[in-house]
Amino acid sequence: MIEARELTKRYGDKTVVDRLSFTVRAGEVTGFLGPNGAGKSTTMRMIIGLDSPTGGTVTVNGRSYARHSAPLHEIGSLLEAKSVHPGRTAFNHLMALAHTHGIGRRRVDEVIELAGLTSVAGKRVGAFSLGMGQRLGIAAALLGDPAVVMLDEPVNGLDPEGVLWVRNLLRRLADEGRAVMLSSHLMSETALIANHLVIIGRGRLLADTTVDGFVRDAGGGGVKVATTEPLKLRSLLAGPDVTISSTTTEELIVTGLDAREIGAIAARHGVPLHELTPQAVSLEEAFMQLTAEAVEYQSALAEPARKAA
Ligand SMILES: Nc1ncnc2c1ncn2[C@@H]1O[C@H](COP(=O)(O)OP(=O)(O)OP(=O)(O)O)[C@@H](O)[C@H]1O
Repeated sequence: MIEARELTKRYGDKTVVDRLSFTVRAGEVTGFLGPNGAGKSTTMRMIIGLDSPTGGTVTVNGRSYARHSAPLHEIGSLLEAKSVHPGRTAFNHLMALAHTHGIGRRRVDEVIELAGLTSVAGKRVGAFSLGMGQRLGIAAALLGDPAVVMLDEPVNGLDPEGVLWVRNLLRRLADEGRAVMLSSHLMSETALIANHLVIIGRGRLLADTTVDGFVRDAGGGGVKVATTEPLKLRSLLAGPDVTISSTTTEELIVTGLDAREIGAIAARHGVPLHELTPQAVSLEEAFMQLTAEAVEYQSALAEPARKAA
């Protein structure tokens, strides 16, 4: 379990992570989402002690990372900027890591197989494709059989087969009772893997919800109804909580009633319908709406910073 409480990071006068509180629970995949520059990597770096908080706390399995004597057994992580010696083979890289924790060769072979790296285990890491590098990073994260797994943008650069592999692996790890956290700036991809969502913008918590809850809330796009009798249908559907707009002479967009209710009213009054379609707001759209303000603020800030550089 990861618990962040009022976690804060400032660089100079810029607050990059702002009183962030959230929990990554065992048995769940938590998607950690935010637009570029929202503070995801900084938060993850603080979780594993690569950056120290300016304020607040974050613990892994009840203790701060630095207080664990064998951290690889507590939390396995893959952060984007992970450095791997390019001249080492994948096997030697994992063996070197294993030695730091007294982990044996058997476990190294296991994670190599788990990550689908058996055929390239003897190759130099410097010659690895991006996808192979991601697999190696994930193998390293799993080496200590940790109860918590944290991955920064794990599907970045992976081909469809690799994406599917990561998706299935993370679900399996959560089903085994581990706490899994993955960061992303892609809502739709994350919704396929995660069941819990922590969404941030400008370092602040914007939403702490379930994927089901987010999908439900995003479904408020109304119902498209096409009929040869739009005027009659309009008056039949009218009510205090119902809004109706038209896109063409035969099409109405109705909010405040679901497709079933609209269909029943039309049938009762003999109004022919030739389309009745719930208009789901796409998850990506809903995510963009939620984070829009944060993105605008970021680009306003980023512009002068870039000029100054
Ligand atoms: N060492 C640092 N010094 C100053 N500012 C920093 C430092 N590290 C990060 N930042 C700033 O903190 C903000 C958050 O960066 P961070 O990398 O945590 O965001 P992110 O959500 O991971 O973004 P991305 O999706 O682009 O990786 C950015 O504005 C970044 O420029």
